[in-house]
Parts: sequence; structure tokens; C-alpha cells
Amino acid sequence: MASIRCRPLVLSILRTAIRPATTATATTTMRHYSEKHRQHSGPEFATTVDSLKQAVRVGKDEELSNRQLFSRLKPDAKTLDTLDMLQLGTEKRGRFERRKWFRYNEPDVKLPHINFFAGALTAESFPAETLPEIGFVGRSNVGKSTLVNMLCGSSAARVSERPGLTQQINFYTADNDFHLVDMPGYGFAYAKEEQKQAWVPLIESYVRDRKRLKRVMLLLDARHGIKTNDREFMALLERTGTKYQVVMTKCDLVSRIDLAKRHLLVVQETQKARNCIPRVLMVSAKNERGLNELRKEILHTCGLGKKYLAMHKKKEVIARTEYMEQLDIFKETARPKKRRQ
Ligand SMILES: Nc1nc2c(ncn2[C@@H]2O[C@H](COP(=O)(O)OP(=O)(O)OP(=O)(O)O)[C@@H](O)[C@H]2O)c(=O)[nH]1
Ligand SMILES: [Mg+2]
Repeated sequence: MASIRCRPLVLSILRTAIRPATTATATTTMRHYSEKHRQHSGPEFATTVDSLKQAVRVGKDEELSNRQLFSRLKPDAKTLDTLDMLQLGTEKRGRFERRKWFRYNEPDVKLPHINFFAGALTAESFPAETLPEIGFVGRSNVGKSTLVNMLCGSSAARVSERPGLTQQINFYTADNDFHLVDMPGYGFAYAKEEQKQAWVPLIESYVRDRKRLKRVMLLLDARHGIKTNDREFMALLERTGTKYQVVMTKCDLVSRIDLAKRHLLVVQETQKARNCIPRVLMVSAKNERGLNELRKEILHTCGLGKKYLAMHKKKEVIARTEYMEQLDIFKETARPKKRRQ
């Protein structure tokens, strides 16, 4: 009985005795990596505050907080129209009620189901390059694995509410046409400093050496936009000459107006990056919104447009025309807003 009770104590003493040696080596390696990384950090990206100041007119003597600057930002009308059409972003109930009678009947783009075929913890264990690849990177918990699943209507990738679940580079094959590659997340906010970037060297060797990597989808949480470690990662992609595209995730958790403003800031920050595709996509994996646009990007990038999208363009034109007609009628019949006296 006594030995059973003592066991947890003995175990914890043993664990503390072993831990310092292992974490110390990890810390040194990561510190060494971060220093090297900082020295060659590549192009400088504007910070969110810089972009905010660029986009908002501020009087000479005005001192505004970031929140005040953000509230003064004017969202782009075109982006708002796209959000309405794709039903992205949260809205006041009344607005949805009024618009309930018409919807954009978006024709679905179907991707084949995916199957897991390889996992790599080191660069040596990457599988042979046989098909075009699309990689998914981003901060921990941004929704990479969920998005990989939702794009292909599958549950092959494991998902968790807890950040840091994906711990290796996972390769999925889609009907032997292309590969989707789900990567571990970087910059988990509650992790220790040395663990925050733990996966960056592995991902770096992947993006640098993989010849058939067609594009990296850089996922950003729509609530937060670009964070410091995203900027560092973008600099890495610029250095390695990797083509990448920004996708804003979890758009169901942000109001429509704030989403349009956040989109504007992200576009502004990324437009100068040489390897970044200018079009910033917005998705909600939870509500399955905006996924078709991303599916189309993946197919075109892998050269599979003809195979998968033969009839799609026609259907899309018809659906869009119908939507625009209904929108015109809606605008004509909408009650004018009451002016405040
Ligand atoms: N509301 C909402 N939640 C989402 C969305 N996408 C993912 N999530 C949730 O976010 C959490 C993290 O999702 P994962 O797909 O595991 O995130 P990840 O980026 O793969 O995380 P790591 O593997 O830790 O890097 C899960 O609880 C998901 O249900 C979304 O579009 N909307
Ligand atoms: Mg994951």
C-alpha cells in the first residue's frame, strides 16, 4: 500500500531529475535557430499599427489607441459585398431576417476524399515527390487540420480544441491527383518561448527542398490578423522563394464589418510581399463558407482545373446572375434608413 502511495512522488522526482537536461538542449537549439533567423529575417513587413496608420487619417495632434484606429478604418465596399454573397461574418439578426428570402446558390466544387499516407518528424522521412502538393501552415489552433478535412469532406486529419495537436508533417493523398500537407502549428501562445517556434526548422526544410510544392496556404485567425510569428514565417517563405497565399479562418467568429476591416489590413500588409498571391481568401470551416473559392485555387494551382471544373464556370455565372438580379430588387424595395434629427 505504502509503495503505491509513494509512486507518484518517486515518479515526479525522477521526472524533474531528467527534464533539465533535455529542455536545456532544446532551448539552446531553438535559441540558436531564432538568433540565426533574426540575422537573416529577409524582407521587413509593415506592422499592423503601421498599416492602421496608413489606412486611417489621423490629425497632427491626435493620439489614438490601436482600437480607436481600427474603429475609424473604412471597410472596402467590394469586400462587404463578397461577405454578403458568401454569408461570411456574423451579423445583427435583423439584417439576416431581411435578406433571408434570397441567397447565392453557390455551385459546389467537389474535391476527392483524402487518405493519410505519410507522416514526417524529420526531413529524412519526407515521402517521395510524386504529385503536386499544397501545404497548410499557420499558428497553432488556427484551424489547419479542420480546413484540410472540410475541403475534402473527410475526417482523416485529427482535430482538437487544444493547441499543438498536430506534431508532425502529415501527407494526405487526394485520389492520386494531388497531395494536401497538414503541418504542425507555430507560435502557440501559452507555450514556453523555445517551444513556440519548435516546428519552424522542420517546416523550413520542407518548403525549401520540396520541388513539387505548388503553394503554401498561410492560415490566419480572422479575429487576430497577422501576428509577429506570422510575419517571421512570411519572411521565411520570401527567403525560400515559396509561393504562398493567405487564408483567413474562423470567419464565423467575427462581425461582418470587423472582418472586412481585418481583410483590408491583411491585404495592405501582404501586397508588397513578392511571393504572396495578392488575393486573400476568407473561410469558415465550421459553417462551410468560402470553401469553394479555396478549392478552386487548389485545383487551378495543381493544373487540375479542366478535370474538376469543366461545368463549374457555367453554373457559377448563372448562379451569380440570379443573385445579382435578386440583390437589385432587394435594394430597390428596401426601406430607406431613418435619418437622425
Ligand atoms: N468557430 C470555428 N472554429 C473552428 C474553425 N476551424 C477550426 N475550428 C476549431 O479550432 C480548433 C482547432 O482546430 P485544428 O484544426 O485542430 O487547428 P490546427 O491549426 O490544426 O491546430 P494545431 O494542429 O494545434 O496546429 C478546433 O476546436 C476546431 O473545431 C472555424 O472555421 N470556425
Ligand atoms: Mg492540426
